[in-house]
Amino acid sequence: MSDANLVEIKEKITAQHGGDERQLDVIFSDSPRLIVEAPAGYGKTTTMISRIAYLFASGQIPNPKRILGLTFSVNAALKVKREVAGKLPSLLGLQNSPVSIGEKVTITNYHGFCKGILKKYGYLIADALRKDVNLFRAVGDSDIENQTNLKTTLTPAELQSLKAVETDVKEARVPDAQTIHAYNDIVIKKLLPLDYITHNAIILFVLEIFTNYTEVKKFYQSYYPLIVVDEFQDTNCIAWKLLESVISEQTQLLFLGDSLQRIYGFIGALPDIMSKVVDEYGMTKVELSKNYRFQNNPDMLKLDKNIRANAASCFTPTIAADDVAKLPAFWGTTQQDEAEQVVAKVQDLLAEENVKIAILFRNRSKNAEIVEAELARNGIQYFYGMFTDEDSDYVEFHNKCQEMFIRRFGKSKAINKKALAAFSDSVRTAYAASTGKTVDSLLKLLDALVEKVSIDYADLVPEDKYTLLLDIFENRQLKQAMEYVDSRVILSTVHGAKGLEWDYVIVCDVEQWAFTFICRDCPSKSTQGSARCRLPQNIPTQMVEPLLDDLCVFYVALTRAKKQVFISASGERYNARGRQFTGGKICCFALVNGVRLINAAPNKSGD
Ligand SMILES: Nc1ncnc2c1ncn2[C@@H]1O[C@H](COP(=O)(O)OP(=O)(O)OP(=O)(O)O)[C@@H](O)[C@H]1O
Repeated sequence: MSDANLVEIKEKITAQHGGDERQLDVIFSDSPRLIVEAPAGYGKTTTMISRIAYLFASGQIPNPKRILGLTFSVNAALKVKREVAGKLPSLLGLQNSPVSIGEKVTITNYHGFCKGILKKYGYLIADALRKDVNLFRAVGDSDIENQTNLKTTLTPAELQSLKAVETDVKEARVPDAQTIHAYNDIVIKKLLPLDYITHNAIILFVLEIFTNYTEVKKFYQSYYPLIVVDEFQDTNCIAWKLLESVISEQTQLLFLGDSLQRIYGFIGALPDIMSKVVDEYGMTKVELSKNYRFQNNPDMLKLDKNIRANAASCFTPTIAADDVAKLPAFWGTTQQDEAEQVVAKVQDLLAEENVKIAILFRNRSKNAEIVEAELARNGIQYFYGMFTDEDSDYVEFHNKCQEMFIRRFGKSKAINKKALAAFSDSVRTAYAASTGKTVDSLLKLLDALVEKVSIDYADLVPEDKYTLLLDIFENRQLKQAMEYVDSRVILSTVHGAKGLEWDYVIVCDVEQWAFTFICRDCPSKSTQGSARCRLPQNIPTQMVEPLLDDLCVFYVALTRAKKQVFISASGERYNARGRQFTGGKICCFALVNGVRLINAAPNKSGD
C-alpha cells in the first residue's frame, strides 16, 4: 500500500472517531501488546472494530495469516464482523461483505473458536469427532443430572469427576493435564456415543490436543499473529489457558475490558485478570478518556465516575460537593407503593416518542411480580424477560430448540427465511400445551431472533447463520434477543441486560438484603431508625470482595441507560421463597460517597 493511501485511510478513521486521541492511539498503535481498560460507553468495542478494519485495510495481515477476534458471544462476534465489513467500503472504496472479511479475520467466541479447531483436529483425540462437532448437543455440566439418559449412563464416580471439574472452573482453578484427560475420557466414552458433549469439554478437548500435539498448537500460534479480545474481564480460567496456548512470543495482543463490568465471577470469570496480564505479558495499558454514552447528561457522567471512584478506593473516595451525582430515586412504604411510582414514571416516560425503557431487577421474585401486575393494571404493554440461566423452563427451552435445530438443519444447513419460520412454528407446536409466561416470552424471543436472521442477516452464508443460532441455543443466550423484541418496556434481570442498552432504565428493589446479600456480614445491618443503610466506616475484610462483586452488578445496571437511570426501593420486600419482610432500607450502594438521591417523582425535586 502506498504512503498516500495509508494517510488517506488514517484520515478517514480519524474523522470517524471525531479525533478522539486515545481511541486513535489504540487504532494506529505500533505497540505489539495493548490492554485497553475503560468504563461502559467509552468506545472499547468501537475502537476494536476500527483497529481490525485499519489493519485489514492497510494490508497489515500477510497471507495466509488471520486476526483472531474473540467476543463474549457469537451474537456480539457477528455484530463486530458486520461493522468491520461496513467500514471497509468507505476506507477502501470497495464493496466488502462479512463473508469476504471472513478470509482474513476470525471473529467468534471461545467456544466457536474451539469448535473450529475440533472440526479439523478433534479426530486426534476421539474418533467420534470426525463427525461435525455442531451435531452434538452441548450441555452444561450442572445440567447433566437433569438429563435422564445422561445420568443413567454415567456411574456415580464419573458424574462426580465431571462435577469436580465444573467446580474447579467455577472457582477459577485450572484443572491439571491428568484431570483434563480423565474428564475428556468420560465425555468421549459415555457422552459422545449419545451425541452429547459438555460446554467445558469443547474447550478441554482443545487443551488436550494442544498438550499432546504441539505442532497443532504451533500452527495456531503462527496462524494468528494478532489476537483481539473484547469483554476481557469475563474470561474464565480455561478460556484463559486456551488463550495462553495460542500466544507465542511474537503474538500481538489487544485486550479490551472493564473490571467493573465483571459480573460472571460466580461462574468462574478470573478476579484480577485485567491487572494480572499487564505484567505477565508486558502489555501497555491505555485508558480511554471520553464517555460517549452519557456525553449529554452531566449527572450520569458523574454517577459513572463516582461509582468507579468508590470501587477503586474501597468506598473512601474524596469527591468535591460540585462533583456529587444526583440519582433520581423512588421510595415506597410498601412494595405496591414502589410499584405504583415506578409505573407512573414509566407512563410519564412513554410520552416521549420511540423511547425504550427497561425495568431491571437483581433477581426474580414476588417484588418483580408486583411491578408486573401494576404494569398490567395500567394497560402498559411490556415484555417479560425475567430469565435466569438456571431457571428450568429457560434451560429446557434452549435444550429443546438445540435438539430440534440440529435435527432439522444439522446435515443440510439449508437455512432460509421459509425454513426458519417453519422451525419456529415447530417449536411453538412443541410447546402448544404450555401456559407458563417464561415459555411464552421465549417463543417471542425466538420469533424476534428468526426475523432478525431472516431479514437483517439475510446476506450471511447458511453456515454462519447455523453457527449463530446454534451458539445462542447452546449457551442459553436467547435473552440477548431482547434487543430485537418490538416492545417499548422490558422487564429483565441485570444479568440478562448485560451488553444491552435502553433510553431509560429503572433499577428496582435497590434495598438491603434484596440487591445484595453482603448484609449478612455487615455490622450496619441492624441499625434502626433510618430508611437508608450506610456502609460501616471500617469494612470487614471478608466483606470487601463480595461487596465489590455486587457493586459491579449495580454498576452494570446503572450503565444500561443511555439517557437517564432511576432507582427504586421500599420498606417492604419478599425473599426468594415469597416470605414478607418490613422495615427495609435503601441499599448502601445507592448512598456511597459522591451519590445524592433526589426524588424522582414527576415535578418534584429535593432529597
Ligand atoms: N469516537 C466516537 N465518536 C462518537 N461516538 C462514539 C465514539 N466512540 C464510541 N462511540 C459511541 O459510543 C457508544 C458506546 O460505544 P461502545 O459500545 O464501543 O462502548 P464500550 O466501551 O464498548 O461500552 P460497554 O463497556 O458498555 O460495552 C456507541 O454508541 C458508539 O457508537
